Amino acid sequence: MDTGGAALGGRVVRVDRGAVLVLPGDAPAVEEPVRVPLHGEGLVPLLDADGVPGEAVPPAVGDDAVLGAGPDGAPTLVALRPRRAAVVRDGADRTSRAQVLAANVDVVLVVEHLDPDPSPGRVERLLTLAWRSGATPVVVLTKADLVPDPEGMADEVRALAIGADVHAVSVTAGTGLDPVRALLGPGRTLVVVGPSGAGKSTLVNALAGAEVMATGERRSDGRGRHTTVHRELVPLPGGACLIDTPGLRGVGLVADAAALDATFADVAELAGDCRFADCEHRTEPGCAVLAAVEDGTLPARRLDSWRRLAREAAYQERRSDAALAAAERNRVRRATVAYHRFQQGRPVR
Ligand SMILES: Nc1nc2c(ncn2[C@@H]2O[C@H](COP(=O)(O)OP(=O)(O)OP(=O)(O)O)[C@@H](O)[C@H]2O)c(=O)[nH]1
Ligand SMILES: [Zn+2]
Repeated sequence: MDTGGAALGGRVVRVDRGAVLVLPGDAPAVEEPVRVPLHGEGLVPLLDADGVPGEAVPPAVGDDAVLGAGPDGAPTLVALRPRRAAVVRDGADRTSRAQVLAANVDVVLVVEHLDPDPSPGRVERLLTLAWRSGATPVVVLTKADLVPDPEGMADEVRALAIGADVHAVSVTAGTGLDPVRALLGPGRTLVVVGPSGAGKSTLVNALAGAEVMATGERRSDGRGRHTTVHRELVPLPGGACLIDTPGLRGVGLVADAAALDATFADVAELAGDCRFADCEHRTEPGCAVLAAVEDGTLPARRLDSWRRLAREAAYQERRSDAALAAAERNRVRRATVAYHRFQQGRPVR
């Protein structure tokens, strides 16, 4: 496609209203990000695998941007390259569409504290978000220095984080970080998700080897000590990138059946033995899931958690179906109006 002369590429490190910050691709660790204004509704065509522009979408942190030069030589955002994996959340806006919070992610670090006690339900929820993204989930349990038996607690989390690696770490004591560092290969992008206070920024700073994120401690002194523009995507010296966005802190998740089945692989496997293919594991006869709860092989908490997330996923699906149906009705109505105007010889708008 025509990118207006010299086509440049770059990584979106931050999205603001009306503009994005893009790091030019050549030397992301040393270059300063450039501010690229967005126009109109701020939508940019997403290229397909063949480089053909498709649907126009809002850019997200982590996007691979194709930059062009405007008439005045200023950079413009021409298109976004195909996204290989994306962390999405339930769109709170009127369109009810999933909102991309981080694009082109390889690993989702699900960060949860060991002190206070980790919340199994929250870990399951964030794992579902991670599986849904298409990236590899890894659980990082922080503040290991504050509990007597971090490995025992990590084992409990391993039992519910099926298919994901679980690491107990302490940034304060500098323990357990090696397996997390090993995930930082050149060209890899990691995103951290987790509750406020879990130690995400502290972890990002430790992995970056520099204070790239303001932590709870620094903020509590009440003074902003930022000297550089805050980036949500941080390029690390070794060539990996870390994403830590405020939007990822309180996540309204978008689940789907496949992501739920990945998080709850144990429930999904049992469900294969239920008498009815559409068994909801409530009161149905011949339900293998209820039988497993009954005989103690499946924790009742686990089934409750599955139910809660499955209900949420179904609700979101109905909501986004309704939004799509409304958009389609609108489209048909506009087309009909245009057709009548055309017949009456009036200008079509
Ligand atoms: N003892 C101990 N404290 C830690 C550790 N990691 C982080 N903390 C503390 O936990 C608090 C919260 O850490 P942050 O890194 O700001 O947490 P966050 O997840 O980024 O929090 P938000 O910015 O609110 O989302 C700070 O006071 C940290 O110093 C650790 O390994 N051990
Ligand atoms: Zn069943």
